Amino acid sequence: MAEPAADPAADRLLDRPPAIPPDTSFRRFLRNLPLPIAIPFLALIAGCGLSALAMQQSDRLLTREEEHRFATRVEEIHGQLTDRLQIHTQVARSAASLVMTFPDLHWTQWNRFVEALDTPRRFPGIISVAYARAVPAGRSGDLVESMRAAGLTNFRIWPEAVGTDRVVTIFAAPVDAANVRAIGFDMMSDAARRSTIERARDSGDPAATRAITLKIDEAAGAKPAFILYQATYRGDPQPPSLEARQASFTGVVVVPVRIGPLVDGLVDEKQPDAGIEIYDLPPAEAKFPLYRSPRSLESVASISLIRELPVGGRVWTVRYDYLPAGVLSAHDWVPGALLAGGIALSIALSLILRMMLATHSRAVDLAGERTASLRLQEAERQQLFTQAPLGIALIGTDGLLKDCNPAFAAAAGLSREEMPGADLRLRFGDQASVFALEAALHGESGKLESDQPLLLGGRRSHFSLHFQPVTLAGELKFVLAFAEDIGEKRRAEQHIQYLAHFDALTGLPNRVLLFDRIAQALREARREGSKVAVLFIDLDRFKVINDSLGHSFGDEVLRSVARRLQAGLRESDTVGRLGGDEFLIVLRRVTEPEDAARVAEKVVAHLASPFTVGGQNFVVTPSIGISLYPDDADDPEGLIRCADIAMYHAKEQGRNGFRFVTREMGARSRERMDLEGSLRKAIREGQLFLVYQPQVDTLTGRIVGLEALIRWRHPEEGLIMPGRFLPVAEETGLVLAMGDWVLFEACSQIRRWRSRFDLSIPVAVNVSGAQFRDGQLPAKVARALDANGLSGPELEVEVTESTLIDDVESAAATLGALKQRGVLIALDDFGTGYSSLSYLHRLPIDKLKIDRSFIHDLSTGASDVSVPRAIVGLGRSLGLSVIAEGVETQEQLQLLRDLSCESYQGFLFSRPVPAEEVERLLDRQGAVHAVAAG
Ligand SMILES: Nc1nc2c(ncn2[C@@H]2O[C@@H]3COP(=O)(O)O[C@H]4[C@@H](O)[C@H](n5cnc6c(=O)[nH]c(N)nc65)O[C@@H]4COP(=O)(O)O[C@H]3[C@H]2O)c(=O)[nH]1
Repeated sequence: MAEPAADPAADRLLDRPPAIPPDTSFRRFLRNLPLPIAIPFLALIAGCGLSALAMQQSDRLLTREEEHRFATRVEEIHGQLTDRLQIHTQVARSAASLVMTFPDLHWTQWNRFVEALDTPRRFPGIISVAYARAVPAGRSGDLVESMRAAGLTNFRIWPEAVGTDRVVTIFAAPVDAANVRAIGFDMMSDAARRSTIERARDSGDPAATRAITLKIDEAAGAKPAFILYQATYRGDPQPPSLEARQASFTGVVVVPVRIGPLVDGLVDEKQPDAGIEIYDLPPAEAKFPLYRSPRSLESVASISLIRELPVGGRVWTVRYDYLPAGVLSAHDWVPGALLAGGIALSIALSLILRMMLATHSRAVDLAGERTASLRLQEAERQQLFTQAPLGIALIGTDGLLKDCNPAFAAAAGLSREEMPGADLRLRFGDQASVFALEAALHGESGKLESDQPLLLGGRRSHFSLHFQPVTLAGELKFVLAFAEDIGEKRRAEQHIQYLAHFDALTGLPNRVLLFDRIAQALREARREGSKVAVLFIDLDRFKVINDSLGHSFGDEVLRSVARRLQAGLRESDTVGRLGGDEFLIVLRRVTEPEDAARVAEKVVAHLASPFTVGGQNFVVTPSIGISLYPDDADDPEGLIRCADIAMYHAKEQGRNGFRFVTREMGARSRERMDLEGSLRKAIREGQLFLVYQPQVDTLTGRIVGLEALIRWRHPEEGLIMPGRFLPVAEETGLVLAMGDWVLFEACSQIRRWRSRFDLSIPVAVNVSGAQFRDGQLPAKVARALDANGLSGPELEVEVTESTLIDDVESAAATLGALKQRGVLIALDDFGTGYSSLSYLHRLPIDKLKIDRSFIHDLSTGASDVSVPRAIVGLGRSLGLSVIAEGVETQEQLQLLRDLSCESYQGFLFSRPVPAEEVERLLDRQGAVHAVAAG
């Protein structure tokens, strides 16, 4: 079914929404086009339309102008043509006047008259000017006679006897063959001529024939021409009536005119701008024109104008055709150029528009992107401001707060809303902050960190404040205030400070602070001339408590001891813990040694009452060494060292007491310090060397091992034994470097021996407690072995029982690592320790060394054989070999044999000897077998 056509009026009547006009595809196309394309596209279409319009308009205007120009030109040509005909008519009239004035005119006069007209040049269309006389019927003979009499002897009328009234040509000039031939011709013999002559006779006006071919042209072919007749009359030159004209008619002037020459020259023949066609009849009726001007074949007339031309009583029609000149006229190119130019301009315009719109839309896009990015930046900046952990505030030039971030408000202890307009200067709790802000308001930046807690807003804490003036073109715009609550930091610093100076276990000043306090006391004493006493307190047998009852128990004991030591001391005195079970008391303003002795007694008394820890009661006794400034030393180190030595003496003298530093002790202390310097040098300069003591089988007397022992060849003091320098090395930590050297040297010696002979016995080296605790021992041993190409069992490591006892767990780990590398392990000085044998089975030990004190005691009878026997028994039960040290006599050896102790070491067999001597000893018992070649 066909849809009814949309009718908005009907829609209104039916109260329904007007139908939406159909959406043409072009509209849809346009609507879907993006604006930067649609606008240039429409501009292009509009531009092309306007260009077409302009072309049309210009074409019309140019056509009109052309028509006008052509009409003018036609008027000009037509006028000229009319003029020419007029002149021709005038020639006929003049000739007629001549004849009428001189009726007896002689043909020579006629000829002269015509020649005077110079027709060939001035009237090229006129072929001749002739005169034909009317001869009434029967008077032809007279004419012939008179003409012959006038000299034309051959004159005759032809054609003969055609009609009664004859009009015979008697003159024809200019004289030429054709004109001469026309003389005597009876015009009336030709019907066309006759009617025209009669018209000329009857009208008295010139009369023209229709287009004809002249007799003279008949042979040559059609050359359209006409003949103009002008009647002559007798008497009155223009008789008034027809009858009078017919009655007085004497003849006619005959002017044959060729139409071509008449028209020729009116237009340029080479470049004709107009075509001329002359018709005798209206052009529609005429078969062919009388005349057609020459024109090129391809020329097409765009405009044609018709004009009428009266010619001797007839009306010719002249058609003028507009022939555009060959050269381009404005009409040829202006409209086209306008169209082309318009289209080009439209394209250019639409392209420019496209570019502009594209640029614009790009600019809009860019602006959009930029705005979005600026918004993002702004949002990020805002986030930065609000989320910055640092407090930031903007303070105006009037000193009032403009804005601040939450961190600043939190630091100030106020809400962010309360902050704007606040004058921080009134809220700062200290003057320094106020001055710093004032300075910033005068353009000077400032930074301060409060040492004391200060108020910011309403909150008290340590703050770091930074005021930064912000200027623009040299003018202060605002001040940026940065606030950081460094309270936490300060507290952490203080805690670190505390940890650096106080002992974490007891809360007493540590070694560092103690040194500082002593130095402080010494400065005071120097100023005041007073004394300073340093009490070095070591708890007797504390290790036993620690090992047997556990570390936490030991810690609790140390804390209790610390409390008791503090009690009863003056405020100016200091109690501190050096480490382990060593405490120090620094007494200021001591006037005499007794003051220090009283304090020492007090300490002994305070510790004397039993401690109760974990439900157990026990007594801890101190050994105290006392040094005095300026008597014993004048610096903290010296005083502590002296007090330490005195403490050892106190221990030696039965513990639980105190000893002052004696003169001799002071000297020893100084000697130790000297020794330390010399030992450093000795290590550097290679003054140390190793000697080796053989270990021998008790039954066979064969050497079964060697122990490397260190010696120091002092350049001045000669040979120094380890007993003298080892304690100093241990105290100062030099023992580590020394131990490294020993390890490497012993391994190098083993390598040297093995390169010379087949050494199958192990070489033992002593390892000090510090080396053992260092944690690096297994790695160092492995490096020394690897560097010398040793597999492990060639080396034996000797550790003392007391070294292991400090921390059995880590000792087990260290020994395990050494064992893994294949090294043998011997327990030195066995039996002198804390008689705790429980650890033995947990440690990977190969050998027990019975301390030489037990062997020495054997021979002196001071002790029985029970300890060596027990040790040998223990070794056997644990699968360990046992060696006795310090065997000097045969008796001692015999006893060891009796106890089935496997081997021994002592002066009896050999003292420790240099490496070369070892080779001799080995050689002596045939133990040296040169390494077989290969
Ligand atoms: N009275 C007597 N003494 C005998 C007899 N046989 C050997 N001795 C001595 O006893 C000590 C045995 O070494 P030690 O118990 O490991 O005791 C060694 C050892 O603990 C330590 N020591 C020696 N060399 C080194 C070393 O290179 N490193 C470490 N850390 N300690 C070493 O120095 C201590 C003393 O070494 P030395 O003076 O060489 O003293 C050696 C040795 O000369 C004897 O029949 N009678």
